[in-house]
Amino acid sequence: MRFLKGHGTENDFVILPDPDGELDLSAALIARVCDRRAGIGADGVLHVVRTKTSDEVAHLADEAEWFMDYRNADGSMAEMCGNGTRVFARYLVDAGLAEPGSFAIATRGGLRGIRIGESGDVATDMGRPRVLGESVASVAGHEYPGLHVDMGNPHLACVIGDPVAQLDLGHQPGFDPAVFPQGVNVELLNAVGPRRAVMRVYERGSGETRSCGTGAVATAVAAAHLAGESTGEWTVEVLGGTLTVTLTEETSFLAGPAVIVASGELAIAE
Ligand SMILES: N[C@@H](CCC[C@H](N)C(=O)O)C(=O)O
Repeated sequence: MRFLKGHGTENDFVILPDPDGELDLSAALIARVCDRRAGIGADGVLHVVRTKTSDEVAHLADEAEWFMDYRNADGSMAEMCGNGTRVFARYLVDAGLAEPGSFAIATRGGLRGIRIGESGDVATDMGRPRVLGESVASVAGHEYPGLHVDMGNPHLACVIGDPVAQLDLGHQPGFDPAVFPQGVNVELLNAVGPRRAVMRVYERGSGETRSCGTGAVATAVAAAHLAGESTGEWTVEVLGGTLTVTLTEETSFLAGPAVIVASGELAIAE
């Protein structure tokens, strides 16, 4: 099985090209591939499939040739992955499967528009964040109120008002399962300046990661909410680098680096 490895602000992915959707990717196989000692190691897998070959998204085939079938490191499926869309697009362009410029890709969360050059940063139109209310995350005995933000996938973005560097994110933060029956990605953020936030994230299905694109947009939404704003450009610092989030009245954009770093043949099989 051919694979590539890429990352966006160190949110890292194994890319599995499978244009005709022939691979049988069980949760166990994905978990082994993502294992950082016994596998390649990654926060998730970007399974690259032609949209028309997948029953889940075939209805989007007229608008997007390629489907990002995203899997978390534990093998679970997710609706969306913001950094994943950017790395996925970089792979498509580098491989000659898409032209630089603008195009859409299909995700379980719907279509996402990409803007990409021959090289350099990649931007994704992430759609309009939906603020669905408030809830509480608990981390190491502390309770943090936050905003429930739907980015296609679920987020709980908590402004903690303290530096995030000292937080212990070694374990799944507590959350209300009645609000998040499918689990949730938890962002803990500190607003450190005008339209600037530092974020750490515990991702559903992957644990703490060094970046999360959907989480960065949720972070900007929560920081903007605190500042009494709803639009503007936000800088979100994550452990793996810096992302730019633009909130408009209609939608949101995520921009930052996305690179392919390796390719090879995977010996792991079911
Ligand atoms: N890292 C991603 C989000 C991946 C999916 C998430 N763990 C979930 O289960 O919803 C991003 O960049 O958005």
